[in-house]
Order: sequence, then C-alpha cells, then structure tokens
Amino acid sequence: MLTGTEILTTAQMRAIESAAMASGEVTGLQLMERAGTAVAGQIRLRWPKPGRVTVLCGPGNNGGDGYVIARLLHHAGWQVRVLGMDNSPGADAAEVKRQWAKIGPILPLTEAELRRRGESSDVYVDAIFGTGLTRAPQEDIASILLHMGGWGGDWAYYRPRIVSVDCPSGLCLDSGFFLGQSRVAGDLELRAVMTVAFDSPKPGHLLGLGPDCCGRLVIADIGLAHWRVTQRREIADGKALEVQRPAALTADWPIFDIPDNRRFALAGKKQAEWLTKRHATSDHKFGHGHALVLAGGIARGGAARLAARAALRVGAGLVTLAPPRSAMIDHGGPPDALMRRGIDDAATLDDLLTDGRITALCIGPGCGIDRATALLPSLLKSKRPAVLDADALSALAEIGLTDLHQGCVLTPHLGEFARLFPDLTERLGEKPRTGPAYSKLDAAREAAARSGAVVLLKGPDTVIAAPDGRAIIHSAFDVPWLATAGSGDVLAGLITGLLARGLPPLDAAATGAWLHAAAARRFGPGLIADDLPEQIPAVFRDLRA
Ligand SMILES: NC(=O)C1=CN([C@@H]2O[C@H](COP(=O)(O)OP(=O)(O)OC[C@H]3O[C@@H](n4cnc5c(N)ncnc54)[C@H](OP(=O)(O)O)[C@@H]3O)[C@@H](O)[C@H]2O)[C@@H](O)CC1
Ligand SMILES: [K+]
Repeated sequence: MLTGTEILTTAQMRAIESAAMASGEVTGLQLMERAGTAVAGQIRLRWPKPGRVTVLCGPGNNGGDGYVIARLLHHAGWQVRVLGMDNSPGADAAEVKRQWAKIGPILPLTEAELRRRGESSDVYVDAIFGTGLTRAPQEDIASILLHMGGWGGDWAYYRPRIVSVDCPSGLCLDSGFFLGQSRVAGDLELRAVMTVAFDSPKPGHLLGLGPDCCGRLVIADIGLAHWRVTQRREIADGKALEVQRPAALTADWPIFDIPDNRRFALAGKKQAEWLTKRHATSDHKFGHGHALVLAGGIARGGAARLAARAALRVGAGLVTLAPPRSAMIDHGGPPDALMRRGIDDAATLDDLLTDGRITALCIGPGCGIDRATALLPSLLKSKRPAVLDADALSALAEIGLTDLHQGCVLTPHLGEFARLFPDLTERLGEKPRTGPAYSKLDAAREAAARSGAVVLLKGPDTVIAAPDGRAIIHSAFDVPWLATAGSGDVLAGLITGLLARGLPPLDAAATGAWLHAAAARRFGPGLIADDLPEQIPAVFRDLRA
C-alpha cells in the first residue's frame, strides 16, 4: 500500500529535474541512465529468464529511457529488437541512441514493423511518450498505440507483457485520460502489465483511466528526493525559487512493488495515532464531540441511521439523530447508543444549536430535499462544521453556495457535482485534446475555491480539495464492491464523526475516505453498507497492531 506520498504534476516534475540539473549535482544523462536502469531492473526482477523483448522508442527523452533499457537488457542476455524514430532528439536521448546504434539496428517505429511475422516478443517496452505528451498521437504512432491497445481490452483474459516507461503512451499524466480519445474506457487504450514511473506518482497514475491502464505501478527513485526536500525547506524559509512549489497532494493507492530504496510515509499510522489514542483533552464523552445527524420523515430513516451509526463507530462521543417529530417512531431502531431529538423546523434547530457542545452536523442522507432546503440556512448560519450530502446537495443547487463556510464538507458524486457546478462538469466531459487535460483534480479544486468549502468528489478516484488549493487523491480502484446502496451515507457519517472529534475539514474528509475504503477492503465482496460501520473497530485494531 502506497500512502501519504507526494504527487507531482508533470510541470512540477520537469521543474524539479531542471533545478537538479542546473545545480550541477546531476546531469540529464545520469537521470536518464538511472531511469532506464530502474525499468530494466524491474523487468529482470519480474522475468528473471532472459527472453525476447521489443523496445518502442519515441521522439523525446521517454524514448531515450527506452534506448538505455534496450542496452541494459541486451547486456543481460535478452534478445532485443528496437523500433525507433528517425528524428533528432535532445542531446541526452541522442547520446543513448548512439550507444544503442553501436549494438544493434533501429527499425522503423511503424505498425507494420511491430507486426512483422516471426518477430513476436515476450515483453514489449513502451517508451514512446511520457510526461512530454502535448497532443494526441498521429499517423504511425497513433496506429501503433491503437494496435497495442487492442491487445488488452477490458475483457481480455490476460494482459500482454507491455511494460510502460513512466506511463502508458498517450496517457495525459495530469488528468488520467488519453489525448484524442473519449474519457470513457474502451478497448483501445494501451494497457500495461506494469508501469515504472520516476520519483513520484503523477495525478494521471491515480485518476481516470490511469490506474487501470498502468497495471502495477512501481515508483523508482532516480535521486531527486533530496531536491524536493530542499525546495520545500527553501519555500518555508521564504526564499525565492525558480521552480514551482510541489503540490500539497497525497495519495492512497495500493501498490504491490515498492523499490527498497524508497520510503513512503504511512498516513494510516498517523491516523491511528490520532484516532485510536484518544487525543481529546478529556475522557468525558463530550471531549469526543457531539454529532447531530438530521434525518428525514417516515420510511426514509435508513440512510440517516447508517450515517449516525458510522459517526458513533468512528468515535464521536455522542450522536443525536434528529428526524421530524412525526417520524420519531420510525427512527426508534438500533443502535441504542443513539440519542433522538425531534426537529420539525428551522426555529427548533436554531434553538438546539445554541448548545455549543454540538460540534458537527450532517445533513442530506434520507433527509428529503424540501426538509434540507428548510433547515440548511439555520445550519449554515451556525457556522458549525458540517457535512452536506445527498438531498442537501440538491437543496444547495437551488439555494446557492453563498452561505457555505470553511467548516463545510460537500460530498457529491459526479451527478450531484454536475447540479452544483454544471460548467466544471461540462469541461470534465470534453474530449481531452491537448495536455495537460482538464482533470477531476482541477474540477474539485475549482469547486472548493468557488464554494469556500472542502469538496470531496466521489468515485474510485476520490479527489478531496480545500479552498486554499490543498488536495488529496484517494484511489480505491481495488474495492469496486464499495459502490453499493448506502455506502455514501456511511462516508458522510464517518466524516461527521471525525469533524465532531475535532479534525479539520480536509483531514476529516480524507481520513473518512481512507477508513471507508479500508473497511470495505477488510470485509471483501458481498459487502452491504450496513457492514461498513461494523468493520471500523477492526480497522482501528489493525492500525494499532
Ligand atoms: N527530464 C529528465 O531529466 C528526465 C526525463 N526522463 C524521461 O523523459 C520523459 C519526458 O521526456 P520529454 O520531455 O522529452 O517528453 P516525451 O514524453 O519523451 O515526449 C516528448 C517528445 O514527443 C513530442 N511529442 C509530444 N506529443 C507528440 C505527439 N502527439 N506526436 C508526436 N510527437 C509528440 C515532443 O515534441 P514537440 O511537442 O516538441 O513537437 C517531444 O519531442 C519522461 O517521461 C521520462 O521518461 C527520465 O529520463 C528521467 C530524466
Ligand atoms: K511510455
């Protein structure tokens, strides 16, 4: 599991590489040699017996990495066939291309050459495009990529052994979409069995089609970590910098291979410290906060009760469920630890919120749009930390975003997001033609800045963004069974419980998303939303172990 590591946009990666090279401490050729060595090493680790390999080298430095890989695999006893371009790449790629040319031929990078009879390979190294892709591939390269994409569609029983250098070629590493192709998965995207990327994951490894198309993701150290640290220290010191500030992004992404020479901060451990050691100032139940979950009328109780149960399980000291008085009986079921309070109108809610011990609110799950519309103004006026989900988001689309504040967490799925931010959704739906393409990360950040609230945009690639630009990607493509009725209500409850316990909104949202996926992962397939809160104690126990 790769958790809590920094994610860099392609521009930031380039800036860091340039700064490192400008310092004189490392040359571009050395970086390219390290990158190629990392990929060749991963190939040899995975397939220790030398076989036949075709290396496809593009026009830039990604292609340069390919020539290094070809040379190293040749020296390791592999039978290497290189397809490359007849162009003049930058000095570093030109040098490694010359070195390869002393060893073997460079055949044309065309589909006909790739498909030549009797020339099939055990492994194909895709070194055509990396972070420098700016537009949709054309002509020969486009047909090669489409041809290779056809090898491993969604329904293929096995993936051909394509190893991608930095990313599957054609993928925009800032958005996770293929330039010139639809944003919906088809059969034509190049799907690697393994992708070896350098220094840090990029957003496109974690968003959109990236996670599926990258296959297993290996992040290789190429000696730039020191540069990121130096830059961050200098930023903290207020010194002027030529490079862009690294994004304050973190990732939760399951990974199976982590090179030994890289260490990743385990965000889960930090969460465990805070959540399992009860850092509250007192051991009194109010020391862990009091969450109020606004529920709806008769026959709508399930969603709010799921949220309330999750808030209890995540450690809120007290949780009160607040339906209209006429529906109290309907909300009388377990858990008995829940308190109930009838709230019919905004005036009663105003009254209740004079109690300063209520530290977080949740509105939306099973609430009904009319009731949410009636109660939202009081809730927002109280300036209490609050989760706005489901019906509350529909209500918000009607009443507008103006009263939102920085204690609010909005938890829309893409449909709810479209109602709140139609223009951003439209941009997200456009076919990506040039890089960096507009991404889910861009949309969530823009929505957070515009609304002044934390926005958690759900999906297997959940993006959580704060109004100040901080953002977190939580990729959980490995738990598709989490997409089940009521799952979102549990997430809203987890975040509410964490807000009640005093976590700042961005941390509460990110930790809630993390716990939610961890609970689903622990339960496994067959999960229904009711199971999720019941897994939280086991997740905490695992964290303490
Ligand atoms: N910098 C470093 O120190 C290190 C970098 N490393 C490696 O370098 C990679 C980044 O290299 P890169 O910047 O050269 O970009 P890359 O992805 O090879 O492609 C750019 C070339 O393709 C061209 N091009 C773009 N779109 C096109 C299209 N649709 N159709 C046709 N051409 C198109 C573009 O031309 P232009 O846009 O200028 O016309 C340019 O020539 C990175 O992913 C990593 O693998 C490692 O070695 C570690 C050290
Ligand atoms: K590539």
